[in-house]
Amino acid sequence: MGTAEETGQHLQFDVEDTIFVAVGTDADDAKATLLWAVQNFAGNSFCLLHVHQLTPRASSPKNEDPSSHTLKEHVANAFEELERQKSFELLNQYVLILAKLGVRAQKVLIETNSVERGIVEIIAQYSIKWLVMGLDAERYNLKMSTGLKSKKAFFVSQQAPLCCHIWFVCRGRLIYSREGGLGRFNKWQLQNTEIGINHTNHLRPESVTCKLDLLDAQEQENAFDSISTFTYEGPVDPRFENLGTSRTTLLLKNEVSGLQEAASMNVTPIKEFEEEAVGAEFKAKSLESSCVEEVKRRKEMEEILASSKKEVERMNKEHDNLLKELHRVHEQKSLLERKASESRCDVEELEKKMFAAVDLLVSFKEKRDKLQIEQEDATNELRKLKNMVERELSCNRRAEMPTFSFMEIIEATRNFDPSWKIGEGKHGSVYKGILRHMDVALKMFPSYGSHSQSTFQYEVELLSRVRHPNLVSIIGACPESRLIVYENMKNSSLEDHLACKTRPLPWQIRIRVAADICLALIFLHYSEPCIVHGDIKPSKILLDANFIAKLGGLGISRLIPQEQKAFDSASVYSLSKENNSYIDPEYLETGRLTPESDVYSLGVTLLRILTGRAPPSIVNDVKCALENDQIGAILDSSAGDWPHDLAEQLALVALRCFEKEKSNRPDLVSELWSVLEPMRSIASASCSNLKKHSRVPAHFACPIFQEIMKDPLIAADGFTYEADAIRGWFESGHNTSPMTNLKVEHCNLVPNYALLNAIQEWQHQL
Ligand SMILES: Nc1ncnc2c1ncn2[C@@H]1O[C@H](COP(=O)(O)OP(=O)(O)OP(=O)(O)O)[C@@H](O)[C@H]1O
Repeated sequence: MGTAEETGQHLQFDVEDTIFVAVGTDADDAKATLLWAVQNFAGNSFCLLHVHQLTPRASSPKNEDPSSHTLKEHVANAFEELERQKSFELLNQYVLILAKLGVRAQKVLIETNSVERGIVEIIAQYSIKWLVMGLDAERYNLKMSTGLKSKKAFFVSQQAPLCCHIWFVCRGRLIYSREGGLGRFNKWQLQNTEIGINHTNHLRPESVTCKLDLLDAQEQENAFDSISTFTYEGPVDPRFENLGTSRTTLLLKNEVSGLQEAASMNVTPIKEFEEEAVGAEFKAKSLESSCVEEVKRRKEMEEILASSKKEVERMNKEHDNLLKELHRVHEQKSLLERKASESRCDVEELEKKMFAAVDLLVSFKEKRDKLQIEQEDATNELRKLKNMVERELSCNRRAEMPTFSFMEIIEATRNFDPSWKIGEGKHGSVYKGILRHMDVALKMFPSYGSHSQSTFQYEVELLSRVRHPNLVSIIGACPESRLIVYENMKNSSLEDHLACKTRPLPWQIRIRVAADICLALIFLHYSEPCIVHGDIKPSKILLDANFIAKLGGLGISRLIPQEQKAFDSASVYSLSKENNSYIDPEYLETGRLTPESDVYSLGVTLLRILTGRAPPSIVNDVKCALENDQIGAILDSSAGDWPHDLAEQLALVALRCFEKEKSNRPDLVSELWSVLEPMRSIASASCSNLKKHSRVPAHFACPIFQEIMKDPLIAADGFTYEADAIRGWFESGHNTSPMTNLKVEHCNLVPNYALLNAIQEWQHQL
């Protein structure tokens, strides 16, 4: 920093009494600050302090060889010098102006990089006690400003030695004052609220006039002109208030001239006192008005503050409410989101269920359609069967069932010759006999019980009307001896063959027997009403002279009195476990007989036909064999060489007959017959071995007449019948198969020349 001393300046007066005024280069600010200082500290020595701020440069030090300076540095130095000159001249002008006002002033010019630091350092260096510092007018709103906004001023107020009292002035108004340690001026109490400072006697503006009288009139005029060039807009002494700059100057002029006059007239001290009193009164009034003004302003400010406070409180409340609302909205949002995701899950679940339901519905519809078709077919079939039965009944009524006298029975059986006994059932013995030139079998039923002769006869008549090629026919009855006359089945029962009481049956005949029994059951189950046999087992399957299988024992239960049935049940179920094995367990449990019960019994019979083994272990044996692919090991070898595939297929369908769930058991027509029918053809084709076991090949006999055919015709059901028999069947109104009871597509008949040739060839060989 270049100090006053360094620049050749020396302070000529005592620092204790010198008011330092720091002025900048802005003329307006400087003038306002000087006027303030002169007004408030008149009579004191002044020292104008100007800090010239050097432009910061990265260039080399000053004492460096000028020849090495670049052109830029030269130019910068030249401008720097120019600025310095300007500052110096400005400072001189300020001093000159003060001098014209009669104010003694010196000047100090300091060069440094920082204005504020320069001021602080000069204060410290000279132990300056009093400093007036001008502030940048643009930063301060004169009505409102109370603190320091200038960085420089703030720095000086903070860093200047405490011994210095500093007044910070802007546009002639005191913005802030920092009291010094010695406090010579501290005792000056604030009276002028506008400038915030009191005046001592020797500091009054009047004192200025004392100095002014040292100047001649012209100089005074010049000085006033100089002052009049001040564009002072800040507050002034109350006497100058509201007068404007030019009027202030005028008043000042008048006052000075007044004082001059007073001096020249040698006015008495009393007059001076009066004037002072008037001045004081004037001052008091002005202070009072200022005070009122200030109170008013303060009230306004308080009102503004209060309303602002209210506004802030209102806004805070609003803010709190909004926060609460926001919180509520957030909660609602998350709740809605949760509900939305739950709804999405529900929707997905429902969609899945809906699709599943639709699939189910479609499958149900398909099943329903299928069932409807089946129902329609069955209804048609039943209608035809009904018609057929009715026609049969009417025929039979015309030709009533023959009844035989006991004498005839005795004669037919040669008085029940034991050698003519062909079987023994739990209800009685079976004898063969010749009755009215017919080869018959006679079975006697228990005579005790509730059935009267007429009831017995009626029941037998009903049973005799159920006729089918694969049902043992009832020829007549002897009600007085409770005896039924059946056609005689010359080749005994299937049981006898399987139990090897007679010669074993080849597999071909066994397959035919199975197919025949299946046909008999189809006929019974599709009758109207449905007839359930309820006792299917090998002892009830009888073989005629052509090894055609016929189901016997139909309706026996209707002929057995209840008491006897109870006795039989107890004895049979407890004693004959083997026979029980043919009965549907559900029937045994509930006593309710259903068509599926017959299917169960047929299944056991089929396994028996395949293996020859006795139930009940037969079921597990076959299952194990199938699982181990060892079906051949359990087949009845006495039947010859079973075709493996055929045996396996029959075993599989037979095992399905034991399904606990009845609906899972195979359907007689669509499942059992559809398996057995092709097997029957295979067996018929493989009949070369069959000749050994039958005198007449079974397929040579008409299924209706049971005689060797002379004119074999093939019907639409695939069976071959004797021409007269089948024509008679259709002519009597039937449009169903005599073998299956199912509707035939047409009644056309085709001659079976191949069979006719075979029969003729066979007959020729005999
Ligand atoms: N019409 C028939 N022609 C030839 N033999 C027959 C005839 N009816 C029955 N038999 C023979 O008589 C036996 C006994 O038959 P029946 O029907 O009386 O008793 P079951 O069937 O053995 O047993 P259940 O006492 O359970 O009825 C048969 O196994 C069969 O050998």
